[in-house]
Amino acid sequence: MTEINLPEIDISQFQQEIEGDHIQYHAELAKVREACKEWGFFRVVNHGIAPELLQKVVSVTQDLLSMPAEVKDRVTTSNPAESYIRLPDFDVFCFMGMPNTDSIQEMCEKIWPEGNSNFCEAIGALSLFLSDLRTKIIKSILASLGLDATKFYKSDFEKCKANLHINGYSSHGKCMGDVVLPCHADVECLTILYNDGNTGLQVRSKQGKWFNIKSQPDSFIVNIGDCFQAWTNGRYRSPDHRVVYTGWRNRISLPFSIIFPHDAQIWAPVELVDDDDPRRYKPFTYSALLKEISSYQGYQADAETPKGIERIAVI
Ligand SMILES: O=C(O)CCC(=O)C(=O)O
Ligand SMILES: [Fe+2]
Repeated sequence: MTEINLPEIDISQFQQEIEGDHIQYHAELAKVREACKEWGFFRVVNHGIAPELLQKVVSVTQDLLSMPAEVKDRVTTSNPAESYIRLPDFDVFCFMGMPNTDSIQEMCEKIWPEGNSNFCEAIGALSLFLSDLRTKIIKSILASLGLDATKFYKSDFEKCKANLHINGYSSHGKCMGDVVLPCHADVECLTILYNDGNTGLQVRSKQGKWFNIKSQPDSFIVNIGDCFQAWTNGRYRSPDHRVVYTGWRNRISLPFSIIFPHDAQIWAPVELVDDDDPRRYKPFTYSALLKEISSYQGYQADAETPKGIERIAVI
C-alpha cells in the first residue's frame, strides 16, 4: 500500500499574526487549504511543545496501559464517555472537558493510590499546550477559508470543549494488516492527534483508495471532523480513517477532540455559500448528531452507512 507524507504546516510561521487581530493570507495557509480539501488531514510542526514532554507522555501512558486489568477496571464508571473502556483490540481512557486537572488527579488516584506526580504533570501539561495549539489551528483553518478568523473564532469556536483520549492498542493475537480500529470519520469538530511514532494509521482518499500515513516523530496530526465539514459547507472534508496492525508490540495514540457546545447550532456562514457551493446542510446541534450516531456508535464498517451529518442535516 502506498505511503503518504501528510502536508506539513509550520505553525510558528503565523504565531504573531494569530495572537494579533488579523491573519494575512500566505503560502502556509494555502497549504492548510489544499490539505483540508484534499485529505482532511495535515501535520503540524514547530508547535512549541517540547519533545521531552512528548516522550514523558508516552512513558506515563505506557505505565498506565500496562497496569493489570483489575487495576484499570477501578476507573470504569457508569458513564462510558468518562472513564476506561476495554474494547476487543484496544483500551481507551477518556478525560472530558480538558484541561481539567481534577479529572486527571481523580483517575490517577484510582490507579495509583500512592500517587503518581509524573503522570498528572505530563498529561496536565500536554492538555494545556494542546488547548493553546487548538486556538492557533482553528484560526489558521478559518483564515485558510478566506474568513475573518478572529471574528468567527469568537462567535463559533471559542466555546468549544475538548476531550482527551488515551488509546492503547495491543498486538495480542494480531496478524499483519488486521484492522484494529475500524474505518470511521471523527464526528467532532476537529482532532489533534499525537501518536508514539508507530505506523498503522491509514486515510482513505477522495477516490476511495487507502494510504498509509507516514509517521513523523514529535509532530501532531490534525484532521477535520464531521461537524467542521458541515460548518465549512463541505469545502473541507472529514476523512475516513482506520488503524491496522503493522507489527508493533503495542501502540499508543492520544486524540484531543475539539467539540462544539452540545446545544449550539452548527451552520455554515453565508461567506461559504454561493452559486457554485449552494448550502449543503441544515443547522443541527452536536447533541442531535450524537443521538443519531448512537445507533451505530460512530464506526461505519467501510462507510457503507451514510454519516450522521448526512442523515440528519443534508439538504
Ligand atoms: O490511533 C490512531 O492513530 C487514530 C485514532 C483515531 O482515529 C481515533 O481515536 O478516532
Ligand atoms: Fe479517528
